[in-house]
Parts: sequence; C-alpha cells; structure tokens
Amino acid sequence: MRAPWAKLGALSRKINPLGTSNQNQFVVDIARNNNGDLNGNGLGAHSVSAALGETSPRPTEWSFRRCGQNGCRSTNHCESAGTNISASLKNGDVRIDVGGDEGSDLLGEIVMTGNLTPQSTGLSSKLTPPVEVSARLTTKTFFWGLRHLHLDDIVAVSCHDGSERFTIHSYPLMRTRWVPSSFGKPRRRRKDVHLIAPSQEEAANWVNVFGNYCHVNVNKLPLKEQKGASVKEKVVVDVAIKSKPGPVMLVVLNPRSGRGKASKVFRTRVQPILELAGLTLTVVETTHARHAQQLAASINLSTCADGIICVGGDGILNEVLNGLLSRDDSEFARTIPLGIIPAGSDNSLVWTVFGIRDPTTAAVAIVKGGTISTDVIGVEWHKTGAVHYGLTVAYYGFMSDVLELSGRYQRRFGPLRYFVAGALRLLCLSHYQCEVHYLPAPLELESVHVDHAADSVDTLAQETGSLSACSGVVVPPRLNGDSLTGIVEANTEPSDYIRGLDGKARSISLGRMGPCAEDAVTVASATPVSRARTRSKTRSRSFGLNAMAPESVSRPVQISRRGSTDGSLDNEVDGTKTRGWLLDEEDKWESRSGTYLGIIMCNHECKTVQCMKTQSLAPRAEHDDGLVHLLLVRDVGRLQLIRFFLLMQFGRHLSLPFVEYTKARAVWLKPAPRAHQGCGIDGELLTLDGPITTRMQPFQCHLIGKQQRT
Ligand SMILES: Nc1ncnc2c1ncn2[C@@H]1O[C@H](COP(=O)(O)OP(=O)(O)OP(=O)(O)O)[C@@H](O)[C@H]1O
Repeated sequence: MRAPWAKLGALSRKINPLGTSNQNQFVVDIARNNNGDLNGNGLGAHSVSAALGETSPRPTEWSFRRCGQNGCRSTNHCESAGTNISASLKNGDVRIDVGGDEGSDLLGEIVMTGNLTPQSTGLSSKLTPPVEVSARLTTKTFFWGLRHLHLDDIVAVSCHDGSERFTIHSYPLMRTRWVPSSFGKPRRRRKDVHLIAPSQEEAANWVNVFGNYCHVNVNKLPLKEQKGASVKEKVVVDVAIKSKPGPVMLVVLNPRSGRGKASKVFRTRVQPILELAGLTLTVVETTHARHAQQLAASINLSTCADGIICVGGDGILNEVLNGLLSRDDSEFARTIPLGIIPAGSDNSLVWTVFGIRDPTTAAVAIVKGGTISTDVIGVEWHKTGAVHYGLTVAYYGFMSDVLELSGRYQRRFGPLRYFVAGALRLLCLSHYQCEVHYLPAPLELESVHVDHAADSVDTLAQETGSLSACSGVVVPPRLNGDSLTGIVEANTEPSDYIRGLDGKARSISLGRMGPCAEDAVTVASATPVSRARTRSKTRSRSFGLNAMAPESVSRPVQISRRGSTDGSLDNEVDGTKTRGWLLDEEDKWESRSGTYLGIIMCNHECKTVQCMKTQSLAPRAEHDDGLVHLLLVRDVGRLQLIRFFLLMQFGRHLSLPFVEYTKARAVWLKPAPRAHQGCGIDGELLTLDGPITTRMQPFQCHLIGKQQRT
C-alpha cells in the first residue's frame, strides 16, 4: 500500500510553481497535535523530509502554535483541524495544507490524536517488545506510528468494557508478499490491529470516536486477543462505550448462480464481514427459479427495512426487484435499498455501477453503507399490460438466443456457458426480423443529464409536469413551453449527436454502408394521414421476403387515450387496452424494420466481469441518465458479428457501419410472427408474444454501497 507521505511528496513536487528541483523552498502546513509535537500527526520530521524527498536537508527552524481553541484542553483529543503549525524549512513559496483540504484526498481532518501501543502478534511479538507510538484519527485515515489504514477499509472495532485494549478490524487491499508487484492483483484481506491505550478512559474514547465511522462490538474481543491479555477487573470508568445495534437485512442467495459456489462464497467470505459489522441477517437460499420474486412479493417489509442483499448474479437481483415492484405497497417497497454480492456469471450491474467484482469488496461496501440511485427500465407487454422491470439491459435477437441455449450448460460450464452457447449459436446463426420504433432523446436531455444525476426522478417528474409524467423520463425543470418547441425541432431532423455518433464516425459509417445499409436505416418522417392503413401496409411489407428493401415505416399503433381516475392514462392499442405506456409525441418517433442480429436496450454501460476492463456495451451510458441506450445491430453475418464482439472489448463497436446507436426515451419492438420470440432482461429469459415497449420508469432504485476509489 502506498504511504500517503509518498503521495504528499508527489503532490509537493507537482505543484512547485518555480519548477525547481530545490525541495527546500516549501512551507508545509501540518495539522497540529495538541502536544505540540509533529510526530503526533504522523508527520514527524522524518516524514516531512520523506515528503520532500531524500535530498532535502533536515528542517532547521520550526515554529509551533498551540491550539487552545474552543476550550480544547484534552491531552489527546483535538478537533481543531483548521489550526496549523507552520514548519518553515526556508523562505517558503508554496503552502501545502495537509490537514484541512477535504478534497485533496490526502489525510482528512483530524478527529483525535494520542499515544497507543500496537500489540504485535506471532513471532514478532517475542522479538520486539511493544513500543508506544503516536496515533491520529482523521476523517479519512487512521495513523499509528508510520502505518495507516483508510477508514473505508475499517469495518468494525471490538473492545471490552473496562479494558485498555481494543481491536480494529479492517479489510484493506493487500498484495501477496511473495508475488512481485507487477504480477497479481491486490486483494482485500482481513487485517486486525490490536492496540493498547494508556488508560481505560482513553481506550473508551478511541472506541467511541471510531464508532462514528464503523460498528462497535463491545465485549467481543477476539479470543486470540483476550488470551494473555490483562483484561482488568471490570471497573466503572467515566467514559461509557457507545454501541448502536446494526442494520437488519434479508439475504437472498441463489445457490445455483455462477459456478454454483454462491453459498460457499457467502459463508466463508461475506457473512463474517457482515456479522463483524453488526448486521442482523436472515438468510434465505432460493430453491427454484422465481423463488426470490415470490419472496420479495410477499415478505413482511419491516423484517428487511434496512435492505435486501442479493447473493448471485444480475438475475437474482432482477427477481427481487420485480417482486418488490409487484406488491400493493410498491411505492414503499421500491425505497428499500438493495445490496449485491457478486457471485454470479456476469454481475454487470455491480461491476459497472460500483466498480466492484469480488464478493469481499462488495461486502465491505455494504457494511460502509451509502446508496447509489440507479434508473429502472420497464418492459411492457402490450397484450397483457404486464410490466417486467430491469436494471441492466433488455435485448432481443442473437443475445436472447444465446441466453436461452446457455441455460442447458449452466451446470457443466458455469459462467463459461455464455461463450459455449454463443459459439454454438454463431455456427447456426439465426435471422431476427422485427420492427422497431423509438423516441429519440431530446438534445437537452442528453446534455443536462449529468446535472440531474443526483436528483430524484420523482421530484423532477413533479416539477416538470405532464411531459415527463407521460414519457417517464427526466426532463430538466428549466424546460418551459418555449424550450419544448426546441425539442420538437431537434427531433424532426435527428442530429448526429442525438444518434450518439460523432461526425467522423457517422461519415465513416455512412460511407461504408452503401445502399443496403441505407435500406435498414430508414427514418420515418411524421405522416399524420391515414395512419392505420399505412401501418398495416407497412407490416406486411416489413416481414416480407425482401425485408431489407427500402421502406419507410409509419407509427406502429393507433392509440387512443383516456384519462383515468388515478391520474394515469389508458391507451387502446389495436383494440387492446393497456395502461401506462404511451407513444407520446407521435410525430417524433423514428422507425426501423428489417433483419437484425440484435436489438439491445441498455440502462448503463453494461460491462461484464468476465470480459476485459475496457469492455462496454454502451460506453456513453450512465446508470442515472434517464435514457434507454439503444443499439441496433443489423444482420451482417458471422464474421461481422465476431468483429462486433471483439471491438466491444475495447468499447469501439459503435463505430461499426452496421451498428446504430441512439439515446432514446422509449423503444417499441415487435418481432415478426415466425421469428425468434425470446427476450432477455437482466439475464432473465421471457417470451415475446407480441409487441413490447421499453422505457425508463419515473422512479429509481437504491443500491447499497458507493463507488470504489481507484
Ligand atoms: N435454486 C434455484 N434453482 C434453479 N434456478 C434458480 C434458483 N434460484 C434462482 N434461480 C434462477 O437462476 C437464474 C440465474 O441466477 P443469477 O442471475 O443469480 O446467476 P447467473 O445467471 O449465474 O448470473 P448472471 O445473471 O450475472 O449471469 C435466475 O434467473 C433465477 O431465476
């Protein structure tokens, strides 16, 4: 692990405005400790010289200012991080405020300082007697002597009432010692730091302060630690140790996911972390497909109000989400945060949104808390009005065929089943005829989505009124009637930007496409006259022998809308009454028909754990941008399909001439009658027995954890 001093050294070199190599000309502001002792900050004279490089001479002149602020008189407690000591090395040019800058990601603000004796374990405890070192806890890191731990890696502190000992439990990233650093990846491993405070009160103080950042286990010191430790007779100390009860969560575990080792992974690597951090868990192992959905649909939510942890792949999370959203109290159910422990095959969501691919890191992230809100896509079956929700991707074509076949190889090949099924499907490649219509995202939505990433979609929907309410997308609150006109204009002539293609890529694609490509990429203009007739005519042509022939497809359906009592709108589509999906702003819909290899609707980037780090299905997508990222892959044969998947490993497949990429607000899809009828949503296989519409939902789902620091 790289020492922060090294970071500081790098920073000080970076910001030297004179560009000189003379490191003496710096003034370093060091957050003080109340002993007036620089060592107390973990930045002693040794550290400062280390920060400034080995060539720096030792500081010759130091000036100290004592704190004394806010009645700070404790011998080992100081919160006045703003008070600094200037350690003048020479005539200074640059100030580095080590203590005060939260954004610098260096050391954070000081919370507590003091002296502690680390207790070494094993052989080293016999060779080296314990030595008292200065310790410091900041808002980001805990330092003791020349060692440190990031607070994000600390999951709990254990102590005994009336003992001066306490133990910090952490899971930092560590390299295997005997493996050279250029090989092998650092992994999270448990590291317990046993410390002895000078007195019981000080130990209680330390534990209470740590309690603000992690769980406190009282009277649960590890047995190893208690052995030989002088746990004194319980005495009443002035400072009581505060320990809050941990969250109560439900764990839904799919024992069949991935290689079928989810149970083992959970018991050995995840459960110990969650229990150490004080979580009260109810573990349910699924016994059959849809078990998780039934469970989430029927469980008493008060038993898992703090969250539901899904152990498995994207499929099990999808089941839980759909179960929650199918409840009568779905408004409340969808506020329950969902945690993910990646033990499945793809684990696309947790890898893309959190940058997590191993169960230990995921468990630590859940323990540390926080949530990330992510969009939810809803796929509605027009015939029945049923809606299936997803968090990752919905697809039709080659990928859904592969998904269907891969089910047969789950036991034999585990996560590799997708490759096996993919290779087999490639050998006997099918052709997928379908009709697609989509509502492109307005330019404004594309450019402002980042501003609204933090806002709740619900709030925005309320602020923006009918447009967002109807289409289920986030519309910037500043849009008024005038700017809506702008959207209409922007959509009547879709720009390259709207289609997600830069000018160069677009011209290259068009150049390479030739007449055949033009056929499939036909943009329908607004044709309000005799819609119903045009539609039936179009359909008969779309699925005819020459499906790639140039054609302009008109609106897919005849819609009539009625307001309903609950404020939503009913639609009548081809005589079938459906609710909630609206082909609003009909004149803006664009249409495609023909033979495709894939129609892919992404909710986020859709990275896959099994592939390269650079792999991304929709490189421009964000998990909270309120848009469906649509990829249309035309039927171009095996070699081009292989090329597509190879370039996807580097996120460069969008520049292929047979790939059309669009940011959309809604997508209407209908496979040809005799075409393949399978559709995949987050790895769940569903049957298409008619047209479906995919669109963003006006609410988000909350995932437990925060993005991992790189
Ligand atoms: N006990 C079980 N037996 C058989 N199937 C199950 C069981 N529990 C869940 N399933 C089904 O297994 C499917 C796949 O589960 P999951 O997504 O967790 O694993 P995965 O497919 O390996 O991972 P990924 O979706 O990331 O590729 C789910 O759709 C679910 O319906």
